[in-house]
Amino acid sequence: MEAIQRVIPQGLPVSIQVVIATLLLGFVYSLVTADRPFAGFPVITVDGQSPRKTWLWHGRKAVAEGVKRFSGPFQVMTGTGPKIVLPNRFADELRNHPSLNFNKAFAKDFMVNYPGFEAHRLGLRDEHLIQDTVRVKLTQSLNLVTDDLVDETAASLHDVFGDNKEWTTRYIRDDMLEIVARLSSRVFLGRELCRNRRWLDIAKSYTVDSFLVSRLMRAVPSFLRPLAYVLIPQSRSLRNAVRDARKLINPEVERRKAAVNAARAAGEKPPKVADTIGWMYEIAQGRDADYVAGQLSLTMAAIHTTTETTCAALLDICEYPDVAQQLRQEIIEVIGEHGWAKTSLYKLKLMDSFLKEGQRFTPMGATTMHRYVEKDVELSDGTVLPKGSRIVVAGNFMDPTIYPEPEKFDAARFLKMRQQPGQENSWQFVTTSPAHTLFGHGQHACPGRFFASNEVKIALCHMLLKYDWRFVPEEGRPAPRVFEGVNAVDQKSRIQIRRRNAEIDLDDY
Ligand code: HEM
Repeated sequence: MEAIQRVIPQGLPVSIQVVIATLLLGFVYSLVTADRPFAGFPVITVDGQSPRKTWLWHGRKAVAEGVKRFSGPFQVMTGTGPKIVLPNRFADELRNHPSLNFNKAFAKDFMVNYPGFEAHRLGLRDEHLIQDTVRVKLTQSLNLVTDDLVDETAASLHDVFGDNKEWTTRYIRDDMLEIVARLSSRVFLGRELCRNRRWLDIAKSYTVDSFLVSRLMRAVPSFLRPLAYVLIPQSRSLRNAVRDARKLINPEVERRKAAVNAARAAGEKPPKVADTIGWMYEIAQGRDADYVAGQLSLTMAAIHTTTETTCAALLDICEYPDVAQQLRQEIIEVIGEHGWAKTSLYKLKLMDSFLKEGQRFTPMGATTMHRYVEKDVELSDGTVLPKGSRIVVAGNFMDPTIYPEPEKFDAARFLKMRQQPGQENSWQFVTTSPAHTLFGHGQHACPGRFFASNEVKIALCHMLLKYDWRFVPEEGRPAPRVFEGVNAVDQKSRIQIRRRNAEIDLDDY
């Protein structure tokens, strides 16, 4: 403390001295407690950059080069400390390992102790509430929600894109975020709330803001994070979102509880409501649950990822117009003959393959399967993953032994792979494997992927038959936003759209 006093210029007002002393102490503390790389794992750098800048700006290249350069695990230095990257061959042995924790892997990345991050905190308190709500309840109700998805897709496309038969330029990420927020909310919360402007704004902004605030906070040294939190305007929006979400959702939760209690008091069976509030209530089985944090958590897991996937698919549709025509033909044949029957979405096999190839060709993340190591884990090659470390598994999307001509976009690639004897179920959009980990793999593989797959396919059916799509002439494919190994559709991405005469009326099947 005396050393700190000596470096503070004398004669300054006491309040300024206190601020300087606090910052200096924070700085010293962050140096002492800074996460250092784990011994025994090489740290990757590329292009002469520091380890941190390597990860921040060249994450994808770092992972690809690390896998080639080192024969085993290596480390990347992220803004929140080291992460051990494991080559893809370890995906299967790690997928259900009992000493690897999914929720704790994100605790450090998503500033869970700050107000506004209630949704991110929830998984640490109640590991199964959201996972089971999606895995057990939503997935089992998929056939029941198709009509709602079709209805909301038709309404939201009409509201967002309109009927202009001339080419118009659109910011596609904003448009898709609005549409996906409406579709997801229709199923999660029902017709009324999915069109409530404040809820939609929360559903859209909470997802984006929470990623943005945590990303910006990760980019500054830990001792400056409290200050960064105060200065980043979106952290206020996050807090407001939680406050307003409580105002919108809590009255509904109370109404439900009262109805259940009244039914029980009358000796009757409690009413069931098929949406995520009702499902969470059933999964919670009387234990104390924060339904609003749960709703935000679901919204966050569902909307950002599904928006990215749909936008990426639209960019591929612009890039490969001949594929767009083949997809249209498939939609006309399948929906034209079977309508929105239970099996129709399954029958859209070219579309299924096209979506999976899009994920492979432009993967959203260079790594998945983020896990926190709770106890030392010994791998089959003798490597010990130390307790307290965080691991990720590298993707393997360009392996020519699995994907012939991996540099080529082949919309029918997975359709052909499914046609090999015994392979029908191995290469569907929703199937996870070490060779395709974009929905993760193992016990924490995305439980929402079956819903997401249906949602994206229904949206694509409408978007393809009702509209033509192309890149803005002279602009071409918009460049992605690349950050920490993530490949996202840039918010400024523009493409053009015009209404076409659909061959069949999808709203009337
Ligand atoms: C195309 C869209 C989506 C993509 C690409 C995606 C991707 C992922 C990935 C990579 C994981 C981590 C898996 C792992 O580490 O093994 C995950 C987990 C999760 N996803 Fe998705 N997801 C999508 C849509 C959804 C939707 C629509 C929902 C909800 C309805 C959802 C709910 C969840 C949940 C709750 C988890 C955590 C699972 C756990 O705790 O074990 N996701 N997702």
